[in-house]
Amino acid sequence: MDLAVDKLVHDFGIAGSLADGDVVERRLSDLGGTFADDDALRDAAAANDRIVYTVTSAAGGDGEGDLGYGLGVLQPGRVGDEYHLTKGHLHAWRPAAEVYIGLRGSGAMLLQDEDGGGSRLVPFGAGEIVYVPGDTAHRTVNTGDEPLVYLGVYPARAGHDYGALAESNFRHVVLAGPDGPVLRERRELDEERS
Ligand SMILES: O=P(O)(O)OC[C@H]1O[C@H](O)[C@H](O)[C@@H](O)[C@@H]1O
Repeated sequence: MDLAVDKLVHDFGIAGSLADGDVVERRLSDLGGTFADDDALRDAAAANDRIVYTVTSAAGGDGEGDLGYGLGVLQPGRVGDEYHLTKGHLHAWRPAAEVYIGLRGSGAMLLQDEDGGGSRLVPFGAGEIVYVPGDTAHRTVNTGDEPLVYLGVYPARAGHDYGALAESNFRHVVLAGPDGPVLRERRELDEERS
């Protein structure tokens, strides 16, 4: 078993078929264009190119009725005022929904409808379940101070489409405010910075 997966299984008590899953590791330097403050990202990555999250995934098969599932471990931290987050994606097969099951930690899911671009910030942490409907871009945010660990379950044929959001990114940004997380419009933040 891969050492990183071994550690996940050990630290988070997850056993079974994920132990042989594929591991994707995303560091700060892999997340250019994801955080709102490019300068803060560049400085943070230069100082310490830390792991922001890992995803260990497995597929039950590649047939029409099969499911895929992945264990995400999103580390706590910030880039500037913005909480650690996942890249976020739409499913390549747009009708695919996904169920997120929170195992440890605390945070939120940022959901954005592909049609119309409406956004919702849904609390997501240990013991909480979020249903992400089809045609919805989704990103996970760790607003706490421990790893946010979760399981995502989706149709095996869902796939990831990162390109659709590559240019515009999500319309909203989750920042640390004086009294907790604050949802801000990216356009407003960009205007304030320029
Ligand atoms: O792929 P990202 O947008 O970076 O999100 C990270 C991961 O989150 C969940 O675990 C999903 O089930 C994965 O399919 C996804 O890859």
